[in-house]
Amino acid sequence: MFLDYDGTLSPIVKDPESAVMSEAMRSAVKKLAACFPTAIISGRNREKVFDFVRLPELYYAGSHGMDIMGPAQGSYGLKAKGEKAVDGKGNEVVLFQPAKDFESTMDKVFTVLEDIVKKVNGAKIEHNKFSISVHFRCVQEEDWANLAEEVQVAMQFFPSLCLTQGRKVLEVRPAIAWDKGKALEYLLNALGLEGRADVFPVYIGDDRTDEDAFKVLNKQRHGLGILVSTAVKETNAQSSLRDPSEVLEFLQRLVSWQQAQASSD
Ligand SMILES: O=P(O)(O)OC[C@H]1O[C@H](O[C@H]2O[C@H](CO)[C@@H](O)[C@H](O)[C@H]2O)[C@H](O)[C@@H](O)[C@@H]1O
Repeated sequence: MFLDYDGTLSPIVKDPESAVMSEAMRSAVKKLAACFPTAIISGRNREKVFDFVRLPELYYAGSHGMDIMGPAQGSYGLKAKGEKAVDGKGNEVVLFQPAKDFESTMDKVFTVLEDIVKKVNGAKIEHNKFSISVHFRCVQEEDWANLAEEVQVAMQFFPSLCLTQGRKVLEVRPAIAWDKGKALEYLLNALGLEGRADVFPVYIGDDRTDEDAFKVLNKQRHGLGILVSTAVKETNAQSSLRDPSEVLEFLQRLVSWQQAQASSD
């Protein structure tokens, strides 16, 4: 199970710092992870998304999949391949960071963008380690174009980075061939689950960056992409849920189904 965070496990709110997950959702994800290997793939800083979710048994991919970490002892009897490291709490983990060489560039671009953001009422900036988010959800609509232009001009001095747009957010990240779809493929492979007939990958997400993961599942012709959206839109997902409350219900039903299967075996 692959889960996006914002807009999927937690509802979209004005302040990114307040996008907490409900206890009901945490409990559902915990039960889900006891049934199926589960990963969170988010645009957020990996440590930030871990602080929101607080379930060490999961695999976490932050910075749109460019910062992947999981428990070294594995979960669900599966151990991921990757570089061994120790997390901030002293636990042994496996780590994979395909954009590691960009750390100092991301710090530099953050400083430049921070100066731009300071001048725009309502704008916010987040350092997500291998990506930077410039939020305009709380910026007056007439100022959106100016903010985007200033960001684009600053980006000309960072040719190794690229700019994308998410839900009322501009995202700056390394221009490398790595995205949430690649992270999904990496995790399936690292956990020894790739190409197995008894494995059915499911990815749930609400934003443009999640489309890369839906595309991978389409290409494999095996698995299910679920878009979280109330609006009708073009997508590479095969199915949809309206909002995080429907995601919660879906996860709870999946757990009940798996438990019923296990008890009937
Ligand atoms: O991949 P995700 O887990 O969906 O992360 C994508 C971005 O999500 C966050 O921003 C979005 O949610 C905020 C809180 O609800 C909202 O205020 C903002 O407008 C949305 O764009 C997060 O703050 C970003 O850093 C992530 O890149």
